[in-house]
Amino acid sequence: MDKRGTDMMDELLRQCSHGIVELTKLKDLTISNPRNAFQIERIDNKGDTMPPVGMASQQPEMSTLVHPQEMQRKALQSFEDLCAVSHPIQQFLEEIHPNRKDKQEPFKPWPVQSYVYPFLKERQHVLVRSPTGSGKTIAFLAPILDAILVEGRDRVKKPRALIIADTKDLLVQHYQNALKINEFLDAGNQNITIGCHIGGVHLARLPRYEYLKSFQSDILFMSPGKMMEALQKKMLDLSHLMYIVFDEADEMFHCGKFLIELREFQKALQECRETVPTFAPTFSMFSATLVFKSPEVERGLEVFFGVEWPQIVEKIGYVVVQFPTLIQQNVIQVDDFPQKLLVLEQLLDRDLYRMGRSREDTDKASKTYSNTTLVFCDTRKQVYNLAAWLTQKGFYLKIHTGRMPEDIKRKNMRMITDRRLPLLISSNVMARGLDKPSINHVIMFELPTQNWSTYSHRVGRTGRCGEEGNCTVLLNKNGGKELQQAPQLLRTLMVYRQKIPKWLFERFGHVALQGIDHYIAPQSQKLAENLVMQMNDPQANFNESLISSDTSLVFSSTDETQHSQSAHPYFGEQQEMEAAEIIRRQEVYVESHRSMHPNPGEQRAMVDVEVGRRLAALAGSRPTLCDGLDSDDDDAPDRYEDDESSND
Ligand SMILES: Nc1ncnc2c1ncn2[C@@H]1O[C@H](COP(=O)(O)OP(=O)(O)OP(=O)(O)O)[C@@H](O)[C@H]1O
Repeated sequence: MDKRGTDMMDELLRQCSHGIVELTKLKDLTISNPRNAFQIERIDNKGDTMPPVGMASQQPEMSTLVHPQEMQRKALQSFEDLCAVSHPIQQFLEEIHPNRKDKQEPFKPWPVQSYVYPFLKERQHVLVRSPTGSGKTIAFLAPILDAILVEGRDRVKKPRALIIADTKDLLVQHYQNALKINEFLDAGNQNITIGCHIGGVHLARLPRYEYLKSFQSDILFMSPGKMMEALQKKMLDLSHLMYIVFDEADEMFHCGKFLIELREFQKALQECRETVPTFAPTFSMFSATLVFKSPEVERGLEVFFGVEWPQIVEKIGYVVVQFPTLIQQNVIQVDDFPQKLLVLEQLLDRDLYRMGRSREDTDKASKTYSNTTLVFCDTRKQVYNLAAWLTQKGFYLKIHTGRMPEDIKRKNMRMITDRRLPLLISSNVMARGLDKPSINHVIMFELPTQNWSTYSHRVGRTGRCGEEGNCTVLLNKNGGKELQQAPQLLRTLMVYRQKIPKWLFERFGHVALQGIDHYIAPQSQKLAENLVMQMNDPQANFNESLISSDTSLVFSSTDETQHSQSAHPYFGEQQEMEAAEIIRRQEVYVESHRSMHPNPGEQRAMVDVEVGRRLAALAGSRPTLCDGLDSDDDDAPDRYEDDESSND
């Protein structure tokens, strides 16, 4: 297949796998930009060849879709060539990656950083799609810091850059990264100030003066909800804004509530424009799954730019970067929900073989290096259900959902960073942006059912910073809602050049390849066939062994209904809050008794048993529900975070 064909196929499959492009419209799409402004450049030391068939892309492979002005620009050799804040960025990277392989070598800018910098430096609007873990945070922070330094920060005490994302954890992570870079800058007395406003965090406890002062920060990280609140209370002055960054923009644009907020934001910007004629902040959007031509993105941009949109659309820049990944994705087929639980238990035992299940074991093992396994469920309720079940089985774990108290979420994040947490059960709220190199295995207990792009983001929580990672999907072959995602799963495996289980291809191949443009259809078919995993493959054998006849041993003694009662305890809204409170109190209890207890490991183990007992009791107080919890209206996938709590 020629280079153009490969790129085109990637693009089409990517768009199909995000479920955004209607298949009938595929023919209208061409790989070159619709406005003919962009071309493809492939920087690739393997010529036109595809990655080894049936394997994760092991070789570095990058291709970029860039503005013609940037065609000559290659990935730069050093941060000094790129930006003025090179030294602080270098120091920052050295501090957060102390264990990198070649310590003598300075860090080099990654492609997205090289390509995005000129756009933002020249104050040109830009939309960026670059894979998970490819360094998008520095790609927007470096030009922003440079621009603020050039402008000089002493003249105004008003935000110059607003960075908006809808996940609190992600905002806090960005904020902490920016603070760290700024510490190194501060050593040179540059005095850039950085603020963060999200619902329900410690900022609420700041004295009012400090709180107001944080709105004067040069760089402000905010959730959309907090931004609206600040605008309504007239605390946020946008008149000196130079940059507006929407991180994980596609996720926000999917949400109707965000479009309303965007309209309000646009009005506030328009007012600034009327009073300050030179006011023209640069707009950028970043995500690993940003599909430029998608209706959501186009609608969002139209709302954001209002009447100016027709002129701006001609000038906007697009950057697409592909980046090598070492994440291996496996799909395990199970017959039913009990078998899914069994396979999960076996996978976890394999992951924890060095540590054991309990907290006591973990405490003993924590002196040695440990990784974290991240299990994704699609809904908060399923997170609690699974946590209750696994806790009863003796696993030491933490849970992470959008509604959990912020202090506990922060603590979870710290524990993962410090490699003190072996297992985290999370909803989609952990799917985007979080950068924890210790996560070496992502298990999808359930596939995302609402927005398929979540799949790629979940996968991207592992394999960070050039590390290898593993992702395992547990797919119930008789399951209802999640099985509908199987064709998209197959297409995504093709995009990532992953092994495709034979059964998946036989059952869903025709649907997955249906409607693909006739130009690439034969190649797609061939690619898919090449990726199909042969049964003598060691991975296939391993997967088979996980669902061996042991299932009957475990489940035969239990009546199916009885088992399902303990396996799927059901949490209503009220119980969910109670469960969060039980866990929170136990955390507080453990913290307050930490120094007093002679044997902390034993005490913690007791507390875990207690949490499990209480969660199970809570679950038992309601009727049971079936796999997938499809029938409950309350069960919306956990993604957009409510900003219900206020800071002031
Ligand atoms: N030039 C570089 N050299 C080495 N490491 C880097 C470089 N740039 C960024 N990193 C590191 O790579 C990791 C991933 O970066 P970052 O979180 O910005 O990725 P991302 O593209 O935003 O991913 P996601 O889409 O998942 O949010 C971070 O730990 C970051 O410190």
